[in-house]
Amino acid sequence: MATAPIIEVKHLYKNFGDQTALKNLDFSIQNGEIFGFLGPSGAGKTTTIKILTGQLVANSGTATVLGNNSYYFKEDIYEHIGVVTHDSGLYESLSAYDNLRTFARIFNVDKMSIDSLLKRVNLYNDRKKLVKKFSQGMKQRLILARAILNRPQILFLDEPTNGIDPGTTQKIHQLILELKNFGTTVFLTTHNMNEAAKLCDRVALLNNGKIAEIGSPQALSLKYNKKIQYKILLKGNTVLKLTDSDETRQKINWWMENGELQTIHSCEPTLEDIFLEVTGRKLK
Ligand SMILES: Nc1ncnc2c1ncn2[C@@H]1O[C@H](COP(=O)(O)OP(=O)(O)OP(=O)(O)O)[C@@H](O)[C@H]1O
Repeated sequence: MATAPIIEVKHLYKNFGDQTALKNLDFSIQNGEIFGFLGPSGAGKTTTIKILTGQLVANSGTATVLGNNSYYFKEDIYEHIGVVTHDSGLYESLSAYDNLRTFARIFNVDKMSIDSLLKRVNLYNDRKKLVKKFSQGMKQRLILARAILNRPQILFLDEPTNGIDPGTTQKIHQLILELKNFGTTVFLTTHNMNEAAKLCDRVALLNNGKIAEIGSPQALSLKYNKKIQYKILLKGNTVLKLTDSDETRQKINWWMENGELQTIHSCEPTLEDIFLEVTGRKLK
């Protein structure tokens, strides 16, 4: 039996003055999915998150989250959703622990959970440090910890790893996948196609406020895999990327017969390639 979507967006439009930021968005997200909203700067990702979390009102259309129209959200919806955006205010003059303690009081979460959460985001040893002395990556992990303190059903993450070093990015990815395993639905915006391909069950490719494509990264890759390409490593470490043709196959046979071929892989298009093909523009 099909279950009702946890997020449902229908015919959503948003204008800022005479500029249309979102043009007829339509999508739905099932419980437990990691859904990626992929698009270059200005595509409308943050605007969508703000409407879905009740921070901004659409001009027309509806956004329904956990069965509630976001236009009419009541305060108690925030017990069930966590939001990580660029302007998630932390108390700079408080320690990491005290920041979480403040929010734990609001959400009635016990102290034990704070310690275990600080360990999960690798900030336990720095828990007594003032947030103003934190690096950007540490702050980002603390914001994430705060957003999941009350075990939300849905987590909205607006570019959670933008400007973050690779080590911290990996930790954040692990945490997102752990949350999925516990049943959390994740709405993630990013312009990082590797992040989307690694984490997301489905992605929507957003361009100029419109969804250009939607589907699982694998399904999109198959759909746009028109030209078969091979990545070839020859003796002497020469790397070649060749498109399938009679000539390519003859070359491959020759290299194989003459012991020149080290490795050969077929390459599917990346989300970056697909975005370029669908929209004619690059993701960044
Ligand atoms: N408060 C605002 N007033 C006027 N225009 C706005 C406002 N907020 C967003 N816009 C415009 O709406 C469009 C979509 O912006 P949005 O911030 O949603 O894009 P984005 O995909 O999140 O970009 P980025 O990756 O840079 O954060 C942009 O053209 C932006 O300039």
